Amino acid sequence: MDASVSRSMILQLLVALGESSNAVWLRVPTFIQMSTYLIIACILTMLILMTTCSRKRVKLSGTVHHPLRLPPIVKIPSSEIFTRPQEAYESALRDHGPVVGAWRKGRLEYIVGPEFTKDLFSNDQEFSFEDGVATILNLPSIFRGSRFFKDVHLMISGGVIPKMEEIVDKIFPIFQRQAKEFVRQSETSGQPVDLFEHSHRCISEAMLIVALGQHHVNEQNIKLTEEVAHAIAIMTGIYQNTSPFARTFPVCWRIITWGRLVCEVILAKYCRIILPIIWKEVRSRRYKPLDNASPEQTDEEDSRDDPLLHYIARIYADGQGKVSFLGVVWLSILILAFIFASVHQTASVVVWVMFELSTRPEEELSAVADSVDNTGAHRLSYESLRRASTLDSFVREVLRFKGDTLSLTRETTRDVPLGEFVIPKGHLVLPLTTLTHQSQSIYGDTATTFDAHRWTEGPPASMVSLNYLPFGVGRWACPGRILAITEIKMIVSTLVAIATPELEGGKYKVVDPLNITSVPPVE
Ligand code: HEM
Repeated sequence: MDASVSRSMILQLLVALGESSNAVWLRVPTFIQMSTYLIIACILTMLILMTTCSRKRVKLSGTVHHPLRLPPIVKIPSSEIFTRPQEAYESALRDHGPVVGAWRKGRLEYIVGPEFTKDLFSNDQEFSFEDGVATILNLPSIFRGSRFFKDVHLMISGGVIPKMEEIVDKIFPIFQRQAKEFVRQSETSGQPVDLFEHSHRCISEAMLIVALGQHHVNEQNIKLTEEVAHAIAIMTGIYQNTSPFARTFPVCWRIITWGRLVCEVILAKYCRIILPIIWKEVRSRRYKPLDNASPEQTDEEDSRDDPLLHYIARIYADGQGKVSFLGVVWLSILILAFIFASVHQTASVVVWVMFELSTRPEEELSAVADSVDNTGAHRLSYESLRRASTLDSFVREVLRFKGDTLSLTRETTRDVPLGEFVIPKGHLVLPLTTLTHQSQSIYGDTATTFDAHRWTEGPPASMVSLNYLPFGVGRWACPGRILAITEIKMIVSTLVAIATPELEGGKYKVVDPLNITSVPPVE
């Protein structure tokens, strides 16, 4: 390890442990400080050993007997993976076949070409979504094999999507008000404004209404929602690639980050402020239990106006219509997951769409701006947003074109044959998405060109297929995609209706080419 790298990593570790970097290096070390350094050094050494020891030889578990062989393991330098992943992985697949193993952040992963997309996303028994996501998002192992992912899916597909019309009516005024404030701020300060901050804030407020109801919306709760979404984004490793320390010592980074944010944000803020709200709301009601087998069906008139919390509480209500103490704790975890899933990624994609729009000619911008008005609706509704085909096509093309590489993952539950290879049990398998999204055999000669009108005749931006993977495909395709696209359209249309977006210097910079969707570009 080179000396400057190790110094900066120790610095980062100390900062992460709560020390100010200046204070650490300027003070003369006393005996106590030196022994602190010694303890930190020991912890670091142990964690480094744990990280490196995990690079064990790959063995088959012996659950499948076949003549197939392990895929080749290709050595791709970290510098290549983190700075030009598309080229690095594409060339590995080109040179070594349709399935290759490659180490990244102390883990052996298998990267596959588009010919295996169907196998990967249609065989949930052997390529597990739940295990893959738990691994890639650094989730504790209690999430594996629990009801967590199924319940989150159920909550969104049953409690949010069927109510899109009511939701748009409730949240559109937020986007409108915030857009005016955002543009006013930019005009009065004369300085560039932060679009990610704007969309993160709008969506946090909107999702608070969806989750807990309008009467819990206040400055403190909005800020907390933003903070929680941001903290979980950090914990799940969304910014991990941009830190040399986190990339090199993933285990160590995970322990420090989770320890700090669980204490500082989840326990000290979410559990102190939101948990009591959930407790009071849920315990003061008697629910008509929802049929677990078909939760989408609801016969209660007034339930359409209920926030998500009450929808999901009905699933957990006992025969007397009450939710137990543990039930309330579980609901709080599900609401936490909803906040994270619904805020961060959508806010980031808004930035992609607005930045792309800002680089387009004036007429394209006007066409997008007119798109919502031209639907013939008297007021903005879910239906008019849905029918805004120019805007919809633009969003879909941004999602296809922005350059996702390893954005989807599955984990093998046993040794699984794939083509002429076998992928050993317990490994991540990731399709190289760019090979699908920029494939000439799918998109023709213009595959690598941005064409804003490519989708004006459909399909809509939220429709998934094996050729269009921004939201995944198959059983676990993103259940919130309709909400996401609707929110993106609301933010874009409210902004372009009152201002012309411009990029400082006329172009933007990709911050993390390995995590395009979740880390927004910057000017
Ligand atoms: C533009 C914004 C969004 C993008 C690009 C996106 C993308 C994705 C992707 C790629 C997956 C994994 C699919 C797979 O592996 O097959 C996923 C899963 C998921 N997404 Fe989204 N998503 C977005 C917004 C949302 C929103 C707004 C919500 C919530 C309302 C949401 C909730 C979820 C959940 C709960 C899952 C886990 C899978 C499941 O439960 O079925 N997402 N999303």
